[in-house]
Amino acid sequence: MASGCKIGPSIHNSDLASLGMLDSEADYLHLDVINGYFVPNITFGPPVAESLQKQLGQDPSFDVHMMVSRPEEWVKPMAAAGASQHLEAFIWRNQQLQIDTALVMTVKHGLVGQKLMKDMTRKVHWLRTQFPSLDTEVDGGVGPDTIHKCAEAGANTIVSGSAIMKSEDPRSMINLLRTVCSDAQNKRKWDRDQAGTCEAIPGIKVFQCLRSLVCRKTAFSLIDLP
Ligand SMILES: O=C(CO)[C@H](O)[C@H](O)COP(=O)(O)O
Repeated sequence: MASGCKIGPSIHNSDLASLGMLDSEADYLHLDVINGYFVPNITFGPPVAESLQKQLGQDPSFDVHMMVSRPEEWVKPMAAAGASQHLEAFIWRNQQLQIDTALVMTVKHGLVGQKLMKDMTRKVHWLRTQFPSLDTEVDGGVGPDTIHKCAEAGANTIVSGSAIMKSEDPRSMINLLRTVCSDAQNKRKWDRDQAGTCEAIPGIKVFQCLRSLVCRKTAFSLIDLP
């Protein structure tokens, strides 16, 4: 199971002239690197990442979302600038690559402040079911009103732009998002444990299992009771 919930403010949404506010409770910073290739926008590149790292140090780490042409050419410059990588188009073209985080875009690429596309949470759920250990990240339209949908589906790595950057208290917002995400993660674990118990000891743990809506053997287990 992917461990812990991580919250990463998207600096795409921040006031780039006063990045000091990013020295907050963030687990990582999400940098949208866009050069107009497959989204109609231009943001920033290695020099900005380098300046950010000089100002902020190693913690939080940088998650670089490269929505660029020829992303493979930018791996080394970005790594040298201090970024951990996230190469959307590169992974797309190289299906064989091992990955440790899957990103599900929950808005259309490129612009901030869009509405979460709820359908995308089905992808998150599929990923969580198929790859329980994989960090699954959502990006776009995630804030206090929508994070539960993503977290309940299984997302444990959360990019949030407008909700954090426009908040009067970004630190508290990050903590709130982390708490909602962790609660959903704990509930999934509890449900899974209960389902496992039902399978292993039918009848004996049935009353516990009844409380878990994921247990599909309850009826049979009840019949099995002495
Ligand atoms: O990837 C992005 C756009 O391509 C941004 O990271 C994303 O839009 C976050 O902003 P918000 O939370 O306001 O939707």
